Formats: sequence, structure tokens, C-alpha cells
Amino acid sequence: METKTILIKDITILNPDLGNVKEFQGSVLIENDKIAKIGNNINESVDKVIDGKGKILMPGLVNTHNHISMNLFRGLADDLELNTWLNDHIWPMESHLNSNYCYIGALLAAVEMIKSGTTTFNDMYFYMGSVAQAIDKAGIRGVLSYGMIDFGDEEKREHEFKENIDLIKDFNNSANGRITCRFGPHSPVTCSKELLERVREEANKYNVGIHIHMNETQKEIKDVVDSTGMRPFEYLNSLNFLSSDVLAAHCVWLSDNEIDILKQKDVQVSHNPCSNMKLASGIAPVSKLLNKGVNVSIGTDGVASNNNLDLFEEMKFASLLQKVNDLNPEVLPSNQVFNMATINGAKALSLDKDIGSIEVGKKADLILLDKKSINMTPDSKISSSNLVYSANGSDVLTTICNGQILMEDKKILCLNEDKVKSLANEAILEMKNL
Ligand SMILES: C[C@H]1O[C@@H](n2cnc3c(N)ncnc32)[C@H](O)[C@@H]1O
Ligand SMILES: [Zn+2]
Repeated sequence: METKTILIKDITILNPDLGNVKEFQGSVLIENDKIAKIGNNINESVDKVIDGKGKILMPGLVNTHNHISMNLFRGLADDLELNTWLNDHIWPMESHLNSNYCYIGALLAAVEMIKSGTTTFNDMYFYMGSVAQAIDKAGIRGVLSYGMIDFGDEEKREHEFKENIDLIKDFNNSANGRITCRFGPHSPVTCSKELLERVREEANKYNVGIHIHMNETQKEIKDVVDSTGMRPFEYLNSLNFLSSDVLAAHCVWLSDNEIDILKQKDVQVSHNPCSNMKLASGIAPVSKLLNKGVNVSIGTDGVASNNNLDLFEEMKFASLLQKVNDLNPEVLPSNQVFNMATINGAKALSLDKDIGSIEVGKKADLILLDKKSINMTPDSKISSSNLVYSANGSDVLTTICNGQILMEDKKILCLNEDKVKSLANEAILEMKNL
């Protein structure tokens, strides 16, 4: 196969680094799906040159908790707490879903992610085969799991395993490695002990990770304590469920003992500040977790509780929320938050050998931003400060995933944006009339 090469020339490179974001001027050579060289004197003749002057290059952002097909439900039910929101609004609407609606919702989300600089997302939802097809077409990287819920019903449990195992068999390591799969037990409240125990066995058997909602609301903790006598992480620990392949979304309400368990078992955390604020769930103790050495990444959750997929916004909210919670402006400085949305996210999904930073040999998942936009001016202090506190997703000019340019100078190349928008508008109208 012929080598495809792209040279991104003379650009300001921002890379996560242990504790400190590194910034330097240079060029990056992409060969096929990988970063081949980083430096100042790259003289190869290439298929394509991208002029980096006046631009910033950084790793594509990693969104570690999402339900992307829920993009169709943007603005469907606002200003409610989680239980009412799910029981009275979201679940009734989800009963009308089919593979076509989920496909369209996934395409809509893919366009939004590409436009706002996210190249990898972690998903849990339904009709995941159609989500996989949408992601194959869109060109971004996805970790997909089926949202398993049994409420103790054995027949439903069998069905959920069949769905998730079929997803793994059909799509794990597909789309040139851009799609991987996990098990997606929804939460310790909606899943029985039998389901959770079997998820651990099957995850070991298929060598895949687990994506689960944990400790999101106080009500949920009370429900688990009432039924098991233990707090949620103590309960999962007693089932030998926890390990570094578990991505736990939310982790808002945690006892000190649970934080110790997270650290001991190397559980990976996805912090979702906007969703937690919007549903008034609470404030996750992120600074405490980071101080203990727990790996914390960032997710948006579904659009129905956010209401967008802009990880630049999410980074800023993560930082500001923690500062006001701790009444300490020094917590979650911008370089730490930049790490959370890049390398920590990659690690949280066990993808850090491939993505999360700009390094030779890693996949070319890269985004370019405009240094000259009004909200980035003056540009003397680029560093992570401008990116976390001043930028937003619409400052992204170009998005590259797996060495393929998905958007260039704000024009989406891989999908027809107008068509996706009109399909989405039609789909939600139809669903509301069902
Ligand atoms: C996979 C399942 O998770 C639901 N879902 C979406 N957002 C949340 C949340 N913040 N907490 C719990 N469940 C959620 C979806 O609506 C779907 O039913
Ligand atoms: Zn969620």
C-alpha cells in the first residue's frame, strides 16, 4: 500500500506532560495513520502540506462518557433532576428508538465532535451496531458499549448479554482499529448482582473493558445502601468487579473509603461537570481524587443533560466548579485540566499507548486551532490558559483522526453536514409524534 503523508508545518505545538503542558514551535509529519516525525527540519516531500503559522496544534480531545445518539434529544427535557428526567422524559422517548434514529443521532454527534475538536469518545447506548456504522463513516474514534439494564429480570439479562456480546463480536477492533468495544452495565441500581458478576467474567473472557455509571446522585447511593448494606464502590469491590479496565462515570458522591478503593483498584474516573450541574446531582471531589493519584478524565455525558458536546467548555467548567467548591483558585489549574481531557482520557480508556499526546509512533489524532481568533488575543500566553479558559469548540479549524483529515478550515469533509442536520430534525419530529 502506498504511504500517505501530511506535513503540518511551523506550528505551535501543545502537548500534555506530567503536570506541565509543553509548548514549542515545530512541524509534524504524519505517515498513514501515525505521527512519524516531530521537529524543525523535516524536508520530506509529502502529499499534503498544512501551513501551521498562526495556529496551535494539540492532541484531539477525549470525551470519556457519552450517549451520542442522545444528540437527537437536545433540549427535550431541561431543568429536572436525574430520576424525573430519566423516568418521566428520557426513558419514555427512548422506547421509540430504532436503529435508524440511533444512526442519525450518532452522525449528528459525530459532526458536533469533529467541529469542536473531539477525536475519541466513550459511549454507552442502544442499537450500537448502527452507532458503529455511523462512526465508521464519520472517521472518528469510538469506544462502544451497549447500555445493559435488567432490573433483576432474568430474561432481560440474557437479552442484554446477547446485545453486548454481539456488538463485541461484530465491531471490536473494526474500522481500522478506530472502534473498540466494552461492556456497558448501566449502574448498580439498574443492574442486578448476577448481571454485574457475569459482566466481570465476560469482560475477562473477551478482554474488553467496562463502562458504568457510578455514585451520580444521593438517591442512588441510598438505594444501594438500602439493598446491600454497602456503598456502591464497596458493593462492587465485594463482587471483585473493580479493576483498571473499569471506567466509572460521574463519581459525584464518594466516601473516603470509596476513594481509597478507587485508588487501590485503579478505577478510571470520568468527571462530567456540566451534566452534574444541570441535573443538580452534586459536585465530584475531583481535586481530592487527583491528589490521591486517581486518574480523572472528562466527559460531557449525553447532550440531553449537557446540552452540547464541546469539551473546551467542559474543561473550563471542570476547573471553575472545583475552584468554587474548594474555595481555592489554585485547584485544577489549566494545565491539569488540559491533561484530563487528553492523556488522562486516553489512559482512562486504555488507549494511552496510541492516543492522548503528540508523540512519534502514536496515532495522528490531532486538532488545529486559530491562534488569531478574537478570544485568543493577545496570543503571547498561549499555553493551556487560553485553551481552557478562553477557547471554545468553534476555535477548532482542522480535525485529523487516524491520519485522516475530517475537517479542514472548518469545512467537514467526511460527512454532509446539512444533510445530517435535516435528517436529525426530521427524526426527532417523527419520534415526538409516535
Ligand atoms: C444508556 C442509558 O443511560 C441513560 N442515561 C443518560 N444519561 C444518564 C445519566 N446522567 N445518568 C444515568 N443514566 C443516563 C440513557 O438515557 C440510556 O437509557
Ligand atoms: Zn451517562
